[in-house]
Amino acid sequence: MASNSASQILATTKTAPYSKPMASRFLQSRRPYLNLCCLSQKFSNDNALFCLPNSKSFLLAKELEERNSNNHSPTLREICLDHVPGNVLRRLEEVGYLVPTDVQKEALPVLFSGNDCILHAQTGSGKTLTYLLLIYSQINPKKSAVQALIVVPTRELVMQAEPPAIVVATIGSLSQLLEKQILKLDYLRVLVVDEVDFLFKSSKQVSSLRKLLTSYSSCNNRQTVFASASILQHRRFRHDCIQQKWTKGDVVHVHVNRIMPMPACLYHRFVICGRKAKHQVLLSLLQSDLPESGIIFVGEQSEKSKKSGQAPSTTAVIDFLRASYEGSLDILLLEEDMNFNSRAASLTDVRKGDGYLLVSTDIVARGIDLPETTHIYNFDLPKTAIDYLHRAGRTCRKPFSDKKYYVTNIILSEERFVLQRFENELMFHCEELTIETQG
Ligand SMILES: Nc1ncnc2c1ncn2[C@@H]1O[C@H](COP(=O)(O)OP(=O)(O)OP(=O)(O)O)[C@@H](O)[C@H]1O
Repeated sequence: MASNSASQILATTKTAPYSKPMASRFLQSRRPYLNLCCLSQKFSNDNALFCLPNSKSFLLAKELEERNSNNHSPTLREICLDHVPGNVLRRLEEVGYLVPTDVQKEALPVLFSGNDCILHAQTGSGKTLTYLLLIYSQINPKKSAVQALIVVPTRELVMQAEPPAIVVATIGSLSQLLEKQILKLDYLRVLVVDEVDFLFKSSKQVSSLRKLLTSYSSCNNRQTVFASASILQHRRFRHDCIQQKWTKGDVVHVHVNRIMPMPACLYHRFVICGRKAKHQVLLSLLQSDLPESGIIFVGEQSEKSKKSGQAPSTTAVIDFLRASYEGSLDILLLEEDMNFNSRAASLTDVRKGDGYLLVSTDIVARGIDLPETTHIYNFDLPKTAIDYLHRAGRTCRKPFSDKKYYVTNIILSEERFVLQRFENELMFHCEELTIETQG
């Protein structure tokens, strides 16, 4: 059972595998990140007390009361009782996690009964806490062995984590450590593959992932959880899981909100303009929307443009905003080509909580939990509807909040049909905005 130990931390990233003490120091120096790290830190460290603003505690308590009086929906504590250690349960309540989200309500009983699980629910719906609670129910921090492994697609997601007895890693570096036998999975009890569709889609990663699932550990000796907001052909995927022995034969597909792939509190808008007016339109939107914090998604630079020595579009957007934006938000950049330290620094700045405008590529489109983000701007449209869903999911990350969150697409007239296709595929409506730009 979990206690307060913060030992047994190992983080690895794709290009920079760390030795254990280094990883431990690296993670401990960067706190408190949200999502994996923040949750685990909140739950496992008795010295860290996190309080909610009174209004939020009140709302949650009220919601809890209503739920109890209406239909006796179980609380998170009731669902976790007898499975999750008492100190973790207390921490859950101290930080205000009283009411389970839909995916937690459906999946936790399945997971606590020992089943493997495909967690398929909207972005920001609480999948991370779901599998973390399973892990807390399974690990023994006194045992000096890796007992839970969470595989994630990007370094930024690794950097969110600071859990005890748990390894959070990208598949590339994990494979190196396993091959060199630096890491052993003999005592692995829970294996989580987060953003599973993304990892299986990537040809570079898929063979390593298959090897992890079948050669380095066996599905019979562990509980396996696959999570994503987008699992296309999920019946086929479940079939493959069983056939390929990635999971046991009774793996359960927990599918929440199947009719609405995206959260209902998201409002989608678009502005049509010429290519040269895009920067000015972005500025006008920022001036009229006054986001608390926002993410501006820019397309990745093509190989051709790189070879011809052109600056990436992210640089153009950042330079423009630094010269023209007069608001109070910090303008920050996060993209693949930045070195590891700069990427880490950008994430730290974002999490300082002073409000930010983060200019980024799809590198932050998945899994990153920045609950203060109220606005998403697609300066360039994403390539696919699934990419749209994950970008949009970087906002609206406060379950039970009735606030409105906005996704705004700045498009050329010839891109309208692409956006329309996304609307049909993801079943949302996008409203047109007209913007008066100066100059
Ligand atoms: N029961 C709960 N009550 C209140 N807040 C919660 C609860 N469960 C999760 N949250 C909060 O909701 C936010 C989103 O949760 P989480 O990161 O687990 O979403 P997710 O489903 O993994 O999203 P994604 O698919 O984008 O990775 C987090 O800030 C988390 O702290």
